[in-house]
Amino acid sequence: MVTPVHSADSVRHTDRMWDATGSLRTAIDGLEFLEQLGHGTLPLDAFRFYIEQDRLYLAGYTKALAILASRAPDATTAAFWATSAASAVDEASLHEQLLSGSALPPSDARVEHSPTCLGYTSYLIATAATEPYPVAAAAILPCFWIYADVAARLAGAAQDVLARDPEHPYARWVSTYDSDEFRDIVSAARTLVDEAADGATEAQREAMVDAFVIATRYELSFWDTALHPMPWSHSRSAVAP
Ligand SMILES: Cc1ncc(C[n+]2csc(CCO)c2C)c(N)n1
Repeated sequence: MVTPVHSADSVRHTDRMWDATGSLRTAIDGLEFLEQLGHGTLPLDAFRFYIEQDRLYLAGYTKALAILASRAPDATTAAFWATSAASAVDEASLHEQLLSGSALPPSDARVEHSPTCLGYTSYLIATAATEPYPVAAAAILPCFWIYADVAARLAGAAQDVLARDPEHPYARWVSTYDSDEFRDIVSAARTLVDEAADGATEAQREAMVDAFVIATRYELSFWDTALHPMPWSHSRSAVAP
């Protein structure tokens, strides 16, 4: 008979994962990018850069979710990840509209993945494809959870911006993620990751915490490098003309 290792354990494994990212989340809370996003003072070119990179990120994240769906333990779980993949495609088409509309400075430059964007998407796709399912699910989770957490914190400032300018692209970003609908989705994703942890080995549970921390590092870096770019060494944009 297989004895469940964690049956008497009342602490959710996702709480342990969350606690392991305390200092990273403090750093996220202090990011200039988010401060300025909430108050509507972020330079438009920094927001454009973020949205351009996020469009590339969403393409990679969609693939990671689709791979995760294919490895899920049951059809309901597979459908949740696959539906999230479809939502990421919807989000990318909103980005597309924003980039081709008049709200942001126009640009026809070819957009390459930043080191952070390529690192994050490559990590998620590789983890979804090659790690045990519980670890792959843990790596996917900060994308949901960190966004809900940040949006809840920025909501107050964003309301003032929205009251002044209901069409403001920054404030609309916050209201998308600070919604009951999105909170329900995050809660469902957390539950699936906790269920995966229940069936995982101790080594896999540790690897889940590591994966959650790595993905959270990338979330931090994604915003930070939108305002303070870290171009590729010897790239065209890094080399003075
Ligand atoms: C770097 C980065 N991280 C998280 C999100 C938010 N997000 C993207 S897809 C998805 C799940 C399905 O909607 C969520 C919550 C983002 N846009 N960009």
